[in-house]
Amino acid sequence: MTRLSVNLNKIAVLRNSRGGAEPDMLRAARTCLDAGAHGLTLHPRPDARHARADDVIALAALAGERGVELNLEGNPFAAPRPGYPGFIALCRAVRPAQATLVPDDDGQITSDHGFDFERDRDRLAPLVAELRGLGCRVSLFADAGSAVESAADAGADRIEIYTGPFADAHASGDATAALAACADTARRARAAGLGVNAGHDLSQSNLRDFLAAVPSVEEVSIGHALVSEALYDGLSTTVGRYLALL
Ligand SMILES: CC(=O)[C@@H](O)[C@H](O)COP(=O)(O)O
Ligand SMILES: NCC(=O)COP(=O)(O)O
Repeated sequence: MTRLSVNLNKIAVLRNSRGGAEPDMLRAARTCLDAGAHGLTLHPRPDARHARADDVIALAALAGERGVELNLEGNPFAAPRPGYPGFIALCRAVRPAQATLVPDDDGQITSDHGFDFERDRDRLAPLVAELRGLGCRVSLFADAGSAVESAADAGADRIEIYTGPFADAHASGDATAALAACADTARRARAAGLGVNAGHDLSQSNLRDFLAAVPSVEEVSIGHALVSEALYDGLSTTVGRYLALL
């Protein structure tokens, strides 16, 4: 069965836009878990524009209380700075069940590519070993078609297929080639002994088609679309509640 890990970055974006405490990321996390979500994901970025280091600590505590997995995502090579101790330091502090390494550049609006495993394997290997030593399962963000065999050589447990290009192709009406590339990458990853996760821009409109073509995905992490869809689903109830107050 594919497990759903809800990415809470977008709740933090909304909260940070006013500088206060609402919407409360932990309340949103509890709501997701009460609804049956299997895990929680957070992707703190060095500029702290959404999830901050204190959010990581708080969410890890909640995940521990609720007995669910925290999937912490980030770039292990990004330099620490005030307010951001670095991805590996955060993993040392909270020991997430899963650490997903993502090669984001500074200032990137969102994740838009996976690792070049042939180039990055040797510098990833010691980090993967350290994270596994902390008890984390380690997943590496991977483009469909990339050299995932080298991700296995770096010691990773899983890859996360970057599904942004698939989502774009799906939205434009023909995802055949993108799906074939994802399915082939998943097959090669499994043959190399890796588990397969997937994420980025997955949504209610494309998830079924993705999982039908790429079976046995162990986990999908979904945030942007899920939070957007939750707004649509919740708005009429909420407007009704305000009208009842008038
Ligand atoms: C690795 C990945 O695809 C997600 O973590 C996604 O990048 C979410 O990050 P943002 O919420 O910052 O867009
Ligand atoms: N790893 C992908 C993730 O956590 C969520 O990505 P998105 O759904 O916000 O695009």
